Amino acid sequence: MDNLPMVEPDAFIAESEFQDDSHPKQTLLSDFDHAMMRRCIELARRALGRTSPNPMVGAVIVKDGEIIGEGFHPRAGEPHAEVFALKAAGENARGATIYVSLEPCNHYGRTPPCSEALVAAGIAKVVVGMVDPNPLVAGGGIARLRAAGIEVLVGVEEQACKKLNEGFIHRILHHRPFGILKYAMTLDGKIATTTGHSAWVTNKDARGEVHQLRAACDAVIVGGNTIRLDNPYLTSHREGAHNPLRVVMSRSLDLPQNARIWQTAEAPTLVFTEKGANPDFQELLRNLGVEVVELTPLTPDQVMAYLYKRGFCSVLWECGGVLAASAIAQKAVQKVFAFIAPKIVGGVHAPTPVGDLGLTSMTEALSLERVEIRVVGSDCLVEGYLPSHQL
Ligand SMILES: Nc1c(N[C@@H]2O[C@H](COP(=O)(O)O)[C@@H](O)[C@H]2O)[nH]c(=O)[nH]c1=O
Ligand SMILES: [Zn+2]
Repeated sequence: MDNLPMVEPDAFIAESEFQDDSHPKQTLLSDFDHAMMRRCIELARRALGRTSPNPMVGAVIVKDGEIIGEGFHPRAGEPHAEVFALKAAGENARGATIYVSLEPCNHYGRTPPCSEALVAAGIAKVVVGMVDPNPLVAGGGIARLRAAGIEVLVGVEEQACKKLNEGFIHRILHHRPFGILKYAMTLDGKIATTTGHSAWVTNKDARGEVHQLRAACDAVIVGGNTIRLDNPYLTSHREGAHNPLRVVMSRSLDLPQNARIWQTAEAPTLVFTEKGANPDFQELLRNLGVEVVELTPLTPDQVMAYLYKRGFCSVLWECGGVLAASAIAQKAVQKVFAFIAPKIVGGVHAPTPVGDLGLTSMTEALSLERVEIRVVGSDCLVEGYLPSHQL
């Protein structure tokens, strides 16, 4: 994300590195411009969890202070946000301004270039949330629009636009899905009792947040232990919400036949194991409609590489501490969501959210960046990014 061209966060003034001498370097932005870009983000989010490997994008066309067309990108292979907005505006688009949360594309992919569609429709001004990091676009869309004499402003609500698509951006820049580690722990830092019981650490509101998080991700990953001990469904539980692919990593494949995850069909399930592990159980899973993939050695990075090839942008790690530590060590985690419940469970050997990272001094601790702390019902949610040198 840091490799992207930046403008000041929440800048009152939009400024673009693509400006040339024929265009003013800086332009004052109004509250209306910000409101329209926020509307783009709201529209884009209607396709939450459904656009990978593409980004979520929203577009609004405005003429004489009125919205005359809106659109969002519903899924990869379907038209881009701008095309839907142009269709809604019709002939009225001539001379209008379009707000779009991502730079219009300038390439022939699964769909033709939006830059050409905007030029052909006679759009007079384009306000862009963020530059597209995709090397096929990367400023080319903006350059094409300017070459056609269209006024282009870049970097409105840029931080919010980047956050909306942090998965897509990470995927494009690092050739891996964006990894989010989520865990729920007690105030004394335990994710389960000494006996392994881990259900109901947090309250109902926190569980709602987790379901929302799942709806935004392409996959949710757990290890075999979570299946054995927690027996989770791993679905987003919301009417109409996207369900991520449920992924289990298990070397031994020594898993219960009647686990809920393979007995429920609302979301697809993929089990990664190592070559030759428990062939009878592999067969049983396949008969239950579960996909089984052998990856040897079975590591978080191998899994992320596989999910990248499958077109995924973001993956939620909902695993125990041992797998979480290994995912962090292999740079498969970029962001952490930690729910902290005001409860004390005690126990010297009760499991904690992150296993051994091999650190010996507190100065080596991974200090999260861009930390946000929220109260969710009676729990606390700490959200932050692993240090950027990690990424
Ligand atoms: N979805 C989207 C954009 N997506 C851009 O286009 C690429 C995908 O192209 P394609 O295969 O043709 O769908 C994607 O990687 C991203 O760079 N661009 C936009 O102007 N508006 C949109 O709504
Ligand atoms: Zn496009």
